[in-house]
Amino acid sequence: MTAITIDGKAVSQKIKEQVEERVKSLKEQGVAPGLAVVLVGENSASLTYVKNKKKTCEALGMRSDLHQYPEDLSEEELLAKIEELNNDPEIHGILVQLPLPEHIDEFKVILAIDPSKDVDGFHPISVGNMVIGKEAFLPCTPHGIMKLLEHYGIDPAGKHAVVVGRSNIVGKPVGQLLLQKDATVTFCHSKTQDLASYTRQADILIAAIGRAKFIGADHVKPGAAVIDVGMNRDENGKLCGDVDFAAVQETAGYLTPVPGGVGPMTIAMLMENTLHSAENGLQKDKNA
Ligand SMILES: Nc1nc(=O)c2c([nH]1)NC[C@@H]1CN(c3ccc(C(=O)N[C@@H](CCC(=O)O)C(=O)O)cc3)C=[N+]21
Repeated sequence: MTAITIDGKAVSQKIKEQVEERVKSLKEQGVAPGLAVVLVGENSASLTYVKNKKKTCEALGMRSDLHQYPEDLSEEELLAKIEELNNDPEIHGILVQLPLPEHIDEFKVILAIDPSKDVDGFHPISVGNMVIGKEAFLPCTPHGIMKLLEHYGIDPAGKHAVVVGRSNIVGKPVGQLLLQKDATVTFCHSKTQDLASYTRQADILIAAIGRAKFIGADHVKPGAAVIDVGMNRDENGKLCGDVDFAAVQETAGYLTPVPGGVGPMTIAMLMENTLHSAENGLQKDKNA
């Protein structure tokens, strides 16, 4: 049996089409959704992602401003820029591309973003609301993963979901969202002993490790849904995930490719969050 390939590109395309429609209707009501992306430093991967976000925004009729700064930008200057964007009524979403240079305190920067413009869902207010199940901007990658599962009819209820990786931007939040959908969730990480003994129990396996082709067929239960969040380069410099696709394809029931799986969903959910933010703003203006 060969796994069904989960087509993130196709699903993200559908979501983007819906966003485009809603952007049109919002513009007819006099609101043009706007995203500000802040990039500090010359990280070439970051620059690629950021340009991709800008291109997608524009394709959907949204405004996107890229604020690019040299590596030596001070923390104070960055915080001042965020304050300016917080107060800009034309900007509905603020994304500060991570990682930031070492001399800048990432947490301080995230705290400075107005939670009503936190389209990354990284602010502690957003995280808190998400965990208690209140309305919040959901972090884009975890939210994109949930949309993929939903689209393929994979219901987490009662299933064992195993998350490998515990970052604040992927592992922890995707575990929370799976829990909200009634999965039984296990978190694994670099200190987990006998990792395969856990992953082999997973009906839904989320690989967010950051090591090329780390998850092999011996980690996977036959028929499992395997979601690959990795963005690595293999020995030939080619983009690849945390899952050994060719090997796991023979065992899994569903599998996301890299590229074309979770990555495009991340961008689509960012677009949706930005649109939502603009719609929320309009609603507030109407009620004022
Ligand atoms: N504040 C912040 N928010 C983020 O959302 C954020 C961030 N910082 N820092 C870096 C990571 C990484 N990330 C990706 C988004 C899209 C693709 C993507 O579209 N990938 C394509 C391939 C892209 C390629 O070919 O290089 C795919 O998987 O098909 C990948 C990675 C967002 N991130």
